[in-house]
This record gives sequence, structure tokens and C-alpha cells, in this order.
Amino acid sequence: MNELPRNDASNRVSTPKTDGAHEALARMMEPAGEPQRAAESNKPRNTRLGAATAAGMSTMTPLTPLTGASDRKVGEVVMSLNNLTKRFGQVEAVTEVNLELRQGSILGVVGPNGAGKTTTLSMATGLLRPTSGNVEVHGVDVWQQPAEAHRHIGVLPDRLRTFEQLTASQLLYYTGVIRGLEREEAEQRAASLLTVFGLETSADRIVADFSAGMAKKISLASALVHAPRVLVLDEPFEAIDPVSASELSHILLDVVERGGSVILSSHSMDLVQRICDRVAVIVAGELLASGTVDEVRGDVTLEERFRDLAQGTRQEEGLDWLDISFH
Ligand SMILES: Nc1ncnc2c1ncn2[C@@H]1O[C@H](COP(=O)(O)OP(=O)(O)OP(=O)(O)O)[C@@H](O)[C@H]1O
Repeated sequence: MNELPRNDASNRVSTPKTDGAHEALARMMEPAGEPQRAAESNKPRNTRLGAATAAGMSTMTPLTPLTGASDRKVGEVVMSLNNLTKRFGQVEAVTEVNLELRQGSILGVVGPNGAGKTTTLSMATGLLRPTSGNVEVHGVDVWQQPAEAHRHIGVLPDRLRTFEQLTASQLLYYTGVIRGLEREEAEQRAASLLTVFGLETSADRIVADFSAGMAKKISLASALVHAPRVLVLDEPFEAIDPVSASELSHILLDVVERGGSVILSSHSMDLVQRICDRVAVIVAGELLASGTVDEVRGDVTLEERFRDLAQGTRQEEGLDWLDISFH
């Protein structure tokens, strides 16, 4: 059983004992050729996974106890978006976006509504064909060798498309099998992921009956089942309650500590600032800033920087006419 954090400053670095789920996630995320990392999974860690969900709910302070993202050591480039452009008829949704994701990094993509975040991430994962430009993951072109590329990528798409008439447990199992896992391995991983995401008690429920947040969690679990090296997550925190958001943050931190890499979009500057080491700001389809969070925000908060960049393209318009309604 996990040791639960106390509701004081001492829970900023909790030291949970590892449980079966944690071990399973460790095994799943283990990059080939680095067996020593598995042994390290027994060390006390600044992470909590789903097994303590219920008991932790009353005591966790969402989004506070995370280690400094800016100190994160990142490695080689694992995904590169090269001159990506997408046109929908007359609309140029994305214009020549260049981005790199490095191993062990969490890259946050931010931008106002309609900026082109989903379009960019959809092109990155092979869901949407670029008008021009290309995407490589571990040196494999996503559009030229889709099967090979998809072995490396786990995707949480914007609009959840899933086999929702399956139970949660079936969905994870079949996703694992489709992704090439042996049946027994798929079964084990499905059980582990249900625990990691705190969905054990909903294992036999039909996914169509899940709430928006639960549906997001099961989709995220599905994205992890084949232990991809790169996770591409479109708004993973949308519709997630603060406690689950905190747990999800820790899961993502666990993934990158184990050698994975994450690119995610979010509207929460606070969250991006806390868990991402790098950030990219897209406005009106163009990449206006990218780099470490500190580089991008400069001497203001990320939110202020974001507002400056986003408002630079927007016309001021008042609602003076609305006064009439209140007279
Ligand atoms: N299938 C499509 N057909 C036509 N236009 C599209 C299509 N998909 C996206 N667009 C347009 O491309 C632009 C970028 O949309 P996108 O969904 O990538 O923005 P976003 O940054 O993800 O927005 P949000 O934060 O609101 O989710 C918008 O102008 C949108 O209307």
C-alpha cells in the first residue's frame, strides 16, 4: 500500500512505497537497453500513482509538490516537426511550424482558441496529413512509414474517438493486442493501468457510460498501453478534476523520468509552468515563441507573456452596446 502524504509542507516530497501498479508502469516504460532504471524504481520517489487515489483526495494539494521542471535533464531529439503547414481551403491553420521534442522532456504547446494546436498535434501523430512539411519520430517519417512510427507514439486525440461499447478493461486489453502485445502481457498491463489511473472499480463498466474525465483517463491509459517512447496529448487536463490533474501530472513526470517524452497542449499556463520544461506558443497558426519555460516567459509570468503574444494579433472590441440590456 502507498504511504499517504500528510496535509502539511512535508507532503511536498512524499516517499511512497512502490506498489504493483507502479512497478508495472516502471516495467512498461522501461526503454530498451537501460535495465538499471528498473532497479531504481524501488527508490523513494516524488510520485504517487493511482492506488492511493481515494484516500489521497482529501489531503493532496493539487499541482504543488512537483520537482522543478526547469532542472530536468533532457536528451536527444525524439520527435521533430519540420516546416509543418496545413491549409483547409482558404484557411491556413498552421504555417511552417518547426518544433523539436527531446527525450525526457515535457513540451507544452499553448495558444488561444483556434490557434492551430490541435491541427499541429494531429499532423504530428499522423491523424492529419500536412499540406507541406514532415514529422519524424526517432528518425522515422510519420507519413512515409506510419506503422513503424506509430510503434513509438501514444496519442490522446482532441476529440475522443474510441471503442466505447467495450468495458474499460476490454478497451485496454484490445488496444494492447492491436498494438502487438501478447495476450497475457496485454491483460497485465490493462490491470495495471486501471490501477494507475484509479479506475479499478470501473473496470467492467462500458466506456460509453464514463464521465468526461473518466473517458479522458481511459483514453490516456490506452495511449500508454504499448509503452510508447513519445506521448502526444491534446488537452489531457481538460475535464479532469484537480485531484486527478495532480495525479496525472505525476504519471507524466514518471513517464519522463523513465525515459519517455511528452508533447501536450493546454490552456492552463499554471500547469504548463509547473510540469513542462519547454513551451511553444502558437498564435494564428504561427509559432511565435519556443524554448525553455524561463526563456519564453522572460521576467514576467508565462500567462502575461502568453497574453502579450496572443493579444498582439487581436483587435480590441468592447461590449458597450450591451449596456442597453441593463438600463
Ligand atoms: N477540419 C477542418 N476544416 C476546416 N477548418 C479547420 C478544420 N480543423 C481546424 N480548422 C481550423 O483551423 C484553425 C485551427 O484550429 P485548431 O483546432 O487547430 O485550433 P486549436 O488551437 O486547437 O483551438 P482550441 O484551443 O480552440 O482547441 C481554426 O481556424 C479552425 O477553424
